[in-house]
Amino acid sequence: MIEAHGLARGFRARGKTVEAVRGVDLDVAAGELVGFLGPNGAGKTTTLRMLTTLLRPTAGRAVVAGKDLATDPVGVRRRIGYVAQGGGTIPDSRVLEDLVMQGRLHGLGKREAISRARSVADRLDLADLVERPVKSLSGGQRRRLDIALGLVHQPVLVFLDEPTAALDPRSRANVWEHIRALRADLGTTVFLTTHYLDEADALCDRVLVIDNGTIIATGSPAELKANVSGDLVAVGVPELALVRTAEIAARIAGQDAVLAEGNTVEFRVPRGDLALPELLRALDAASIGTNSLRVHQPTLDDVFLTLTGRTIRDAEEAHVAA
Ligand SMILES: Nc1ncnc2c1ncn2[C@@H]1O[C@H](COP(=O)(O)OP(=O)(O)OP(=O)(O)O)[C@@H](O)[C@H]1O
Repeated sequence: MIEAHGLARGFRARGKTVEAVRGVDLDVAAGELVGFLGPNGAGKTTTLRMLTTLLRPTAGRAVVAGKDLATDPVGVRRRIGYVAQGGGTIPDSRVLEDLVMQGRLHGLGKREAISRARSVADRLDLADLVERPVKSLSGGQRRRLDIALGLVHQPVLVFLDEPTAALDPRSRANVWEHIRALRADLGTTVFLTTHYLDEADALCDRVLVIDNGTIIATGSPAELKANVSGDLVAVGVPELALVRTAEIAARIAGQDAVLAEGNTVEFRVPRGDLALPELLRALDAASIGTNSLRVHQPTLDDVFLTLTGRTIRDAEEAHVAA
């Protein structure tokens, strides 16, 4: 559904060139729900704007929804939906009016546009709000309208740029439900950008992690977490038993570093739940009693930290300061 090779884009700003995207390869299959995860300024929106024909790549090529980006941008536009950050609704119009107008912009006849508008409003839980002025909608309702606007022409592939930015947790969960339903009911391929780790984790089949304009990892959230970080096991023991415990832990953890400090020994293993029985048996055999035992399963932030040496939040703060 998306096949991109070496997509790149630079911008001239204040006499300098910013390489926003530096050679991105993408391969998204039909029906996938893929998340493009990275800190602010990583190059997510720029990539999305290239894939949706709004921005010309400086280098690279892509086939999107079966059409070549460079030679058939109109063909690409017909087949895709794009929901930008901030959305494209007109505040003084009414919800239905807005949806109908969008359908008309896509070349639908009046009756067809009204029928599609009603059906997409229904799908996004906006049926009771169709006569409301857009400006009276809450943040979550407004985001659902933005998504509905991107779906009126029934695209096979929809791009969502930060679909839940600035929403409260309940509205975010609600938007997630609608995105899941899109794929489940209609088979729509969804490609979304996010800098929310929990969003990528909860929603996406596959995550592409982007930093500084380059994709640094790809896989399902579970694969990324298992391959990159592993589980962190922390065992609390009497201080006198610390060295012995660290030796036992080193046998279980293999090559990985074991940290022994104060009353706690920490080490990483691919699966904490599988390592625990072995650890407990070995400690028991050495007559070492445990005071506490904790297994921390990695988050996508641990993945980002392992790959880049900084958290997503640190990367965003550095970007703002630059
Ligand atoms: N029109 C432009 N002119 C100059 N620089 C730009 C332009 N658009 C983007 N950039 C720069 O390119 C880099 C990537 O920006 P982009 O908006 O793609 O990041 P992003 O990952 O989408 O961030 P966010 O999460 O904040 O939307 C940033 O350093 C940004 O400042």
